[in-house]
Amino acid sequence: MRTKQEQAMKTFALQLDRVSKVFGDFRALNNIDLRVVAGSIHAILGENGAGKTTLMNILYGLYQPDGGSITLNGQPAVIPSPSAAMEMGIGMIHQHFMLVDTLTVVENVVLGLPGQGLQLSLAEHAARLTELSQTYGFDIDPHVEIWKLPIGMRQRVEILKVLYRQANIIILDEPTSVLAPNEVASFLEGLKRLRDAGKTVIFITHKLDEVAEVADRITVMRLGQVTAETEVASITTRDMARMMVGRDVVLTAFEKPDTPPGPLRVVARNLSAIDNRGIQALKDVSFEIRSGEILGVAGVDGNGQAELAEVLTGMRAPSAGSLAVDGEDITALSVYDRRHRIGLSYVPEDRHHTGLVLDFSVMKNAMLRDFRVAPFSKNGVLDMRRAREVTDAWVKQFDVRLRSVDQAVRFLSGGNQQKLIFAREVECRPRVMVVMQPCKGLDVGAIEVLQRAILSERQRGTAILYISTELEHILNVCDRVAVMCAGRITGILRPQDATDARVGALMGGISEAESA
Ligand SMILES: Nc1ncnc2c1ncn2[C@@H]1O[C@H](COP(=O)(O)OP(=O)(O)OP(=O)(O)O)[C@@H](O)[C@H]1O
Repeated sequence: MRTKQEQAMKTFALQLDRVSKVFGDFRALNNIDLRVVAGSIHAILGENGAGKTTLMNILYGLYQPDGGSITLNGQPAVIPSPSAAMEMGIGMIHQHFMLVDTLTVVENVVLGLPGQGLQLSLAEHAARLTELSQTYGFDIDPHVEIWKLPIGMRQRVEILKVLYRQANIIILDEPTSVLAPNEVASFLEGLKRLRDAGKTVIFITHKLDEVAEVADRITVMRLGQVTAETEVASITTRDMARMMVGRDVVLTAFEKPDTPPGPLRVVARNLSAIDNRGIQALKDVSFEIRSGEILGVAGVDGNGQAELAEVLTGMRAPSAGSLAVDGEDITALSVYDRRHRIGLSYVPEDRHHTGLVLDFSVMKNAMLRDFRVAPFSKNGVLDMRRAREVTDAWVKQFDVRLRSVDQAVRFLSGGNQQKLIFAREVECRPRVMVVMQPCKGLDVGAIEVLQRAILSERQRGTAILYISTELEHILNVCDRVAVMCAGRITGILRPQDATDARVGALMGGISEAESA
């Protein structure tokens, strides 16, 4: 006969009691209590650096707690490793993909499968995978190599990998941050199907609308502690934002100062480019950006936006077309000259590969743009005292949560890494800025800070290309919105004309004459 307490615990797929985690002298998690009801969708909310990923890494056996206990399906549990977590029915999808680029989808899914998984042929696995993919509304060819897939599709492969291992508790760390709006809707439907099938979903996200749509309960974390736990049905997204950051947050479009447009700064004419697969990814793209203007680029991920950013920054040579800044043809100019002579700065989508050197300190990463010039050097000699002052100031201004500027950037939370890149690229006072998915992984408070900084750059006269799959973020700040589909710009709209129907049609490839 079970006690009442045992009966109650049975309904929780997961229970954490007073779980703590310390890194050196820093307490990342402080006595966390968490109850996750079996067969529910439970969202974890919190500011950048609140400890959400650390907590999930403990559940997945990547970190060991320094205190507290874990109860899994009513039984005390110790989770020594990710493979042990998988055996206990816990699957995790990380913010950064863990796929082997040169292998196919099915090879990636099969990789590391325990025991009986190896008894099936690859073709049999592929057939099962196709079926699973269809069940959850994904559209994945199991035989395609990972490097050929756009980021959104790679994310789906990660999700399939966990589903294929039949995890009962599925932890998702910002799973929709790279998906296009139409993909998000079907993904969220997939989550509901998982819940309906009795699985337990733990879901970290900064997207409050998603929480409102699918989650049953939320736990809010701040500075390593749980500050609230509640039913989602009883609160609004505005309440959620306030619970997370402790103040009211602007979630809608900003008031833009009504400054007249400056002179033409960026002129792109008939740009075309070939992608890594040898396919034409950019087709005859033309646009202009004035000084003090923000041109948004909307579109489903993988429609040439990455190649456009690379062509503008000099990382990819165009196969045709030209690019000029302030009347100077820069089509053949090196990345270095674009950055230093032209004053072009870049916030890349992939912060780990292009934006940061993960094992360098925060201060060295801040200096990366050009350590040979002021404020980091004086008369050709590094000025470390000044570098420290400047980095400290940026950290303060952009609220980068860290222990010390000497800390390796690898150990900053994802959102705080992003804030650091943004600070470095905006504080050099560029003439042209290319920002790609700048709000990816940022909490609502940080998004507000970053978008205000973009608007003050506009005010200063910078020409800004703002590429994002988040139409709402684009509309919050941009003066005009270009929509891309299959490598082309299918239309350029004023924000007030960018209705869902018009943007949706343009994203689907139905061109219209430029209306702005
Ligand atoms: N291995 C580590 N060593 C040192 N500090 C760490 C380590 N991992 C995380 N931290 C620190 O713990 C804190 C919590 O980080 P965590 O990644 O859990 O935050 P988060 O809530 O997931 O943030 P985000 O929303 O930005 O992803 C941060 O201050 C981070 O710098």
